[in-house]
Amino acid sequence: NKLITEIGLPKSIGHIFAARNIITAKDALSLTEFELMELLDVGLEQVKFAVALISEVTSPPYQTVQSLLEQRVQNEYLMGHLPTHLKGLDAALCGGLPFGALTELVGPSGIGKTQFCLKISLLAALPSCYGGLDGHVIYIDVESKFSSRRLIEIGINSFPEIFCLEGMAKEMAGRITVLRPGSLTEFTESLQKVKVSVLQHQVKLLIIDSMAALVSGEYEQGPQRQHPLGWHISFIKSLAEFSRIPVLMTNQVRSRVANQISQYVFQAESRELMVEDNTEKFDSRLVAALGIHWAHAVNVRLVLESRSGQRFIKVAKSPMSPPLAFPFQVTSMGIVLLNDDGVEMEGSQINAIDHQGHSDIIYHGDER
Ligand SMILES: Nc1ncnc2c1ncn2[C@@H]1O[C@H](COP(=O)(O)OP(=O)(O)OP(=O)(O)O)[C@@H](O)[C@H]1O
Repeated sequence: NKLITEIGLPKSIGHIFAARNIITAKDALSLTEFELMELLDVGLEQVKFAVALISEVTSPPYQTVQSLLEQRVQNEYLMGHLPTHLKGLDAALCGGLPFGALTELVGPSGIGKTQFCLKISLLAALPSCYGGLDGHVIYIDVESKFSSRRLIEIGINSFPEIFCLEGMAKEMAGRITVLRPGSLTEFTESLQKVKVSVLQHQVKLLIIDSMAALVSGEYEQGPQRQHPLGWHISFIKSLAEFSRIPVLMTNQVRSRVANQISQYVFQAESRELMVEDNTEKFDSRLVAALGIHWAHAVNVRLVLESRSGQRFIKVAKSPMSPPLAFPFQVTSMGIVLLNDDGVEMEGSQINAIDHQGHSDIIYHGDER
């Protein structure tokens, strides 16, 4: 969409383009040389000269594979990972959330997914001397759960030396752009804008909280149900890969029972507060709300769950980590691990999503 007037063509040719309503480089390059000759009523030599200049100005210069590889290594500050500052988890993930890959947080409502996202967005915004990425963050907040007050609270308690400096809290919060798409269509539009911002600005992290909520009202029953997000998954994956930024997305849970496909826990109907007295009556047959297509697309899956009143974060899918579970708490500092060693999980335990025995967790299903 570069304007022909900005290309630097000799005025005599530039004026002919303007007179024939060829305004942008795209207008000119969409026509063949002969079509241009006919339309502009000029000779082939002049057209060839103009097309060559327009192409040169609008196309990025070529790069060799070697220079692309060198750039990639250079960009991969912190060895290509954004540390979560949760020591045990960072060790298990070989440094933190991987650049150029999708990391998913899945768990029941109220377990702490948004708290995790808030802390991570602060970490990406922090100056590099404090272990951050010194960058901008795009936070797609589908359910209006983002709280700037809570963000500042986590910042002040986790990084008092930075947040007590005058103007720092404002600067850090100013680096986080929150988008609130109200529908899948708006989300699609937001993603297109995100792509441009990621390429133009210093965006170092993309967060989507939550992917599942986007399709809660639009999910169809039956085998076609994964389709609504198919395009988005591919788009986000290629965006992560191309820009080499970490992408963090949350996913919710639903009942495992096959014919209860519409009973996603985030749906408003039959909401019930789970109280400690009857927690044992609930079983833990929960699965991630977005289906198998989605599960294959993510590179790292972290399951947040609650068992007997204790919350755990589990490394359920990772190219290099063992299947570890870390007990955690949500405090004024955000998510804090209770021990950094983790417990190794056996068999399918690592993929199970438990929701037993925590009074803070709201369960919206009707499996009683
Ligand atoms: N200031 C705070 N201090 C301590 N704990 C807090 C604080 N604020 C929130 N929490 C904890 O965080 C939990 C909510 O977590 P969060 O909002 O991240 O849930 P979620 O997993 O994103 O849920 P949903 O799927 O509904 O969005 C609460 O249950 C509470 O335990």
